Amino acid sequence: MSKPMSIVQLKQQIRLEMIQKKKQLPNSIFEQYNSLLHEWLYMSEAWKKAPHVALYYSVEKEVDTLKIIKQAWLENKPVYLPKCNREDKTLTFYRVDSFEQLETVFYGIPEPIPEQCESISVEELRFIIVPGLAFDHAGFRIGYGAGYYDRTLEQTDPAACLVGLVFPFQLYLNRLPIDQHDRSVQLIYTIDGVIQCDHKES
Ligand SMILES: Nc1nc2c(c(=O)[nH]1)N(C=O)[C@@H](CNc1ccc(C(=O)N[C@@H](CCC(=O)O)C(=O)O)cc1)CN2
Ligand SMILES: Nc1ncnc2c1ncn2[C@@H]1O[C@H](COP(=O)(O)OP(=O)(O)OP(=O)(O)O)[C@@H](O)[C@H]1O
Repeated sequence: MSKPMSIVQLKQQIRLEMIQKKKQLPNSIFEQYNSLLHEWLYMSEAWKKAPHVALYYSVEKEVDTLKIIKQAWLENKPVYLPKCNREDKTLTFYRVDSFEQLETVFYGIPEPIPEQCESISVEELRFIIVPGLAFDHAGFRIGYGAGYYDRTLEQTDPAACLVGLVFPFQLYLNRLPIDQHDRSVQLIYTIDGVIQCDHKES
């Protein structure tokens, strides 16, 4: 009999599966999914109430956040984007008012230029869109596996609203394997609506 997979192995398997599925998503469907997700987001109470938005600069076939950034600017909501601190795998968020305040240093992800932006502490963030390759109905997620967001979410205020945006195949029907350090999101936006995640431990 084969040995049961460890959580690390299971997470890695789900990661690879999701990366593959994302790559295979045709552009036309990608655009349709993004439009639906954006509509649900802007219509939601959580978005309307958010005093600002902390998110990430989407690359490749991630749910498009560039349009969300522009929408926030239109609505005069301050936008905060992360810069990776590679030494300790943490994130620092900076207020960004223009794409000209970004530079691509590593990972191919545009990041705020610290000299041109003001930073904000994670404790002050109130509405955070968290990236993920897969989410389950309880709001748990799997990211790229470096722990950047796990470490960040550990420091957020309990009153902060954490949300995820998913394409249909990224919503995992079973419970995802979780570690002690994993923190769940409260809301998941899908192409069909918003899922209110239950936080009951089971
Ligand atoms: N658009 C976007 N921005 C984001 C994230 C994300 O998921 N999406 N992140 C979500 O956390 C953070 C970046 N996370 C990353 C996690 C792992 C690797 C990574 O493994 N990179 C190399 C390894 C090289 C190295 O470690 O130096 C690789 O691809 O092999 C890169 C970025 C912050 N910004
Ligand atoms: N709060 C933390 N303190 C110390 N190490 C952590 C913390 N959170 C995560 N890690 C470490 O980071 C690594 C990645 O964790 P995990 O597999 O949960 O990543 P992930 O959720 O896919 O990644 P990400 O947060 O980058 O999206 C693991 O080695 C884990 O032990």
